[in-house]
Amino acid sequence: MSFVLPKLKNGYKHQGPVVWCVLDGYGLGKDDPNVNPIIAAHPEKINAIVEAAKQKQLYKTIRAHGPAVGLPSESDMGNSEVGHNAMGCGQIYHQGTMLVDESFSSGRMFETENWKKVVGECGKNNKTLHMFGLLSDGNIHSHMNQIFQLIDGAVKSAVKKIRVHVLLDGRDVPPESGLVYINQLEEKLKSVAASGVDGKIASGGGRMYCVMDRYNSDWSIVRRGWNMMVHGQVEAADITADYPGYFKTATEAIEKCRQLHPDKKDQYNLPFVIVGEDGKPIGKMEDGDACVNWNFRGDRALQISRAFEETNATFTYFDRGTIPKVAYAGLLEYDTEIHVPSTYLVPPPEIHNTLSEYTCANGITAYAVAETHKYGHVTFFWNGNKSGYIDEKLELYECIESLPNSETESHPEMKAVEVTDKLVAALQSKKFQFLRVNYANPDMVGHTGNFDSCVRAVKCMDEQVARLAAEVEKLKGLLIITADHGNVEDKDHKGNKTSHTTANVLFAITDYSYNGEYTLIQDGVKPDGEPEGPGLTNIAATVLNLFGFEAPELYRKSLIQFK
Ligand SMILES: O=C(O)[C@H](O)COP(=O)(O)O
Ligand SMILES: [Mn+2]
Ligand SMILES: [Mn+2]
Repeated sequence: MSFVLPKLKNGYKHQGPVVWCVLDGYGLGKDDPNVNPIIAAHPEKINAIVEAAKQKQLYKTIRAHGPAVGLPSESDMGNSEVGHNAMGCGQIYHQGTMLVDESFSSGRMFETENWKKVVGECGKNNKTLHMFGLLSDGNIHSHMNQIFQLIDGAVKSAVKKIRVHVLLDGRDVPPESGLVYINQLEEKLKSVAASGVDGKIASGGGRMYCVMDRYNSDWSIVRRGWNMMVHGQVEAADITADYPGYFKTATEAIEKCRQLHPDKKDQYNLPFVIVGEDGKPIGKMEDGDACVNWNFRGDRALQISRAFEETNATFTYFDRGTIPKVAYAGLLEYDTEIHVPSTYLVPPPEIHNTLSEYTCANGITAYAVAETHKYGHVTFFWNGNKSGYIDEKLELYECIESLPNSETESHPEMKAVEVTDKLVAALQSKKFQFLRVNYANPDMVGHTGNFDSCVRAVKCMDEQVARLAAEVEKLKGLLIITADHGNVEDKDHKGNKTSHTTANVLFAITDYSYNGEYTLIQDGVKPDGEPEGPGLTNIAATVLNLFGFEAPELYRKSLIQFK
């Protein structure tokens, strides 16, 4: 397949670098400073950019949630994975959660060799099936309905003992909703007891403290989760006279943690291990057991998958102790390039014809930068869930090391200044025609739910955008400001709003060598054959036009109209 594109017939080509700036989680919300930290922060530079773009008809609001990014319905909020997939590939794919649902409803899941090998064998050999993942219906990393269908499938496959290791959410769902999901899960486990299945919660903890690290940011999170799920151990550092770490029920553990640490909330809940009457853990993993990770999204499922699958020759991140021989499967393949995990139950979306493949094939030099928390977003997700370069000769990806998660609320500026420094240096080097950046702040700070921190994050974004715009202007370049989904624009003053939203996002072009050659399609005009109106997937074709190329047929339409 050739990725070489024809040139635009009118001969247009933007001179100077094109910078695509993603303000992660910066949605368009209410015009009310009491509920919208963006309005409260009053970001002058961003507002001025938007105003100027509107004047020139170089501004649009675009969709970043639901079917526009391959999610089942309008009520599905956007997220970084689907948003960056969409921006980076210019097409709409059925995303992981939809593929999993389709696999359940068709029954295909239970016919696969991998299901038989992992769950079927476990049932046949009378071993324990362990299951773990994010316990919520946020539908970003996982969904309760899918967990329940996995349990039903296991029962049909003659599994007689199930041990569930739960990661409390509070990030994609309300901050202290964990017990709602625990109750639902316990009801479900009770219901299968009628089929002679012994199903129990065996351990748990908050997702941001146990298991779900990403981009190698902090392996101690994975280690804590490994010890609690695999060895039935709570680490000594998490045990105090008040918090023993070992409990009779999950509810008791969570309530205890909340009482002692009201600031921690679900996402940071301390680890706990459930013990029986004899005081021993009820769900340690043993040789011959099976283990299914029910998360469908890859970023925060990769490291724990590596812990289950790799030998000591390559796995050097922590001492795993005696590793039980467990048959491990992910719900999806989490990294389609390095093929982790080796066993999975549903094939992931096969994202092809990515924007990077086109830019590289057409000789466009490219640069990507973000801090650790979002590094994989502008590389791995951007390139269709593949790690690594498309063409090392033409591309450079840089990562700025993030502060620990726990410091996001108190340091909402995070590493934004350093990210801009790198980007400015890349611009000044004049080596790159196409530069992309993700600023983590509006999203990561948005997830803390802290209104004042959110306001500071937005102010910081404004300063960085101002710096960036000044540099792009010097080079007569073009700056695109957009976002991958909403988050920071909808908060309250009690910290009760920590999740993403279904908001639309901004799309603003500032072209410092603009001579009125083009505008964006008018409001109310829908790209041909796309009745739902423009979304994140329409940007890729737009950028290819700016570089002077016709966009490929299979892409969603460009938003540019030439005069
Ligand atoms: O993983 C997370 O931090 C949240 O569940 C989703 O946030 P993201 O989609 O912005 O990464
Ligand atoms: Mn995001
Ligand atoms: Mn987020």
